[in-house]
Amino acid sequence: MDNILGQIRPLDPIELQLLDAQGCVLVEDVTVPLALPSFDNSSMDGYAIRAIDTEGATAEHPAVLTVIGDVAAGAEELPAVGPGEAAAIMTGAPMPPGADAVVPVEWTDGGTGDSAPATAMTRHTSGEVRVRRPAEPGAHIRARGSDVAAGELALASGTVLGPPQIALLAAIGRASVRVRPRPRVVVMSTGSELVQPGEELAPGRIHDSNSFMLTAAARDAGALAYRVGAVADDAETFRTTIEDQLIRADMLVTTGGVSVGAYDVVKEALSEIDFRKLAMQPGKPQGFGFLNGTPLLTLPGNPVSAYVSFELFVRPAIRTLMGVESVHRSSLRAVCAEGVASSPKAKRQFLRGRYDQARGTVSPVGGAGSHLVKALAHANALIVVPEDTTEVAPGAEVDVILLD
Ligand SMILES: Nc1nc2c(c(=O)[nH]1)N[C@H]1C(S)=C(S)[C@@H](COP(=O)(O)OP(=O)(O)OC[C@H]3O[C@@H](n4cnc5c(N)ncnc54)[C@H](O)[C@@H]3O)O[C@H]1N2
Ligand code: MOO
Repeated sequence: MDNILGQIRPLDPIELQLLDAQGCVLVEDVTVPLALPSFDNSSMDGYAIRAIDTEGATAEHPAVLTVIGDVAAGAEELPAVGPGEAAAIMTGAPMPPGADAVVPVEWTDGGTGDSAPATAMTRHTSGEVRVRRPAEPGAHIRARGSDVAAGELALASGTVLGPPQIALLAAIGRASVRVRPRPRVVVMSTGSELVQPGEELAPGRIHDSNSFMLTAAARDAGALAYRVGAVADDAETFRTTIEDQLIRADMLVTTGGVSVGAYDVVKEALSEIDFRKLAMQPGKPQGFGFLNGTPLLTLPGNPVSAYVSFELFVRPAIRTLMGVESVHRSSLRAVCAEGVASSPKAKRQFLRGRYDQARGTVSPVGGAGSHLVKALAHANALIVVPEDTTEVAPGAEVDVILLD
């Protein structure tokens, strides 16, 4: 893994529109040009008043104020509120001069003269309003700069832009930001036995599930992923197809054709790739290298092998291209209540498991077979059985990699 990550550099930053930058890493310190909020405004629908005018107000002895106008959110012309006066005001509307507090409409009669508490629906914007509770100066006012002051750091370089960060950028008026782009990852499957989902299976054929799984996994990791349908077992066709994809790829991922079979075309077609057998199960045959400078990872064809390989090698590589700090999935220790009856000697095994957070336990799902797609679909974790361990006793602790 270190071997792969050591050779991959984060993509060069570009300026992207806010929504295109979602999930990307910021590569500039963003400062706030204008205080937020940029003006004192009301946090309630009600009346802007002078607090002193409501001193001692009760339901029996309300403060009676003259309504001199209405301030809506976005209002530019503001009425000045003098002694004994009130201006109807909406949430988010600027505080009119003279007023130093807001009484919510529920504290008033809304100008109706009724004894029942008013609602926004019955609120009047002229005449008189009865205020039945005193307000402190500053009540229900969101002060200018109370969120963030002008000149403060809004977001530091290195921040991953999720929805709240995008909200902040939009709030301070930024339409675009400098980020590392999402890597473009091209996924290709190989095998003349592969048929696309939706098409009928002839005898001996199987549906191409790997290219869908890996494209989805690449997207999940943060990439812009392109799925290329299955390429037949022909080295020349494979080579031409993959070279054609280079133009739109920051990384290439293939699946199948890397073991020792007669039709293992990936190995045959890519002399520049370093193919190895790793001491792990699943995921033994792997390849990594560069094609015209673009990183290429060749994963095995067995579906579970392809998925585990993606999690261990491709996902961290994608996240390295993105420039994020944490490239690895989180892992923890958990009690393996059922244990593992047998694990291959001198190989690190990655069993599919179901982790129960409340109990702190993990149970294997399905067996060790690399073709068990259904078990994979019901797993949320990988149980790691080290090289020197050939069985795990029931109740023993194991390392667990969380998949969600
Ligand atoms: N004699 C040996 N045979 C095998 C060895 C070995 O060391 N010696 N290694 C085994 C291991 S481990 C793995 S993993 C596989 C890797 O095989 P390939 O990468 O060459 O993949 P294929 O032979 O093309 O296919 C293997 C298997 O996976 C199915 N497959 C392939 N592509 C897809 C796809 N897109 N969607 C769904 N399923 C796919 C394919 O039909 C085969 O069943 O080699 C072992 N053999
Ligand atoms: O090691 Mo292969 O990668 O499972 O079945």
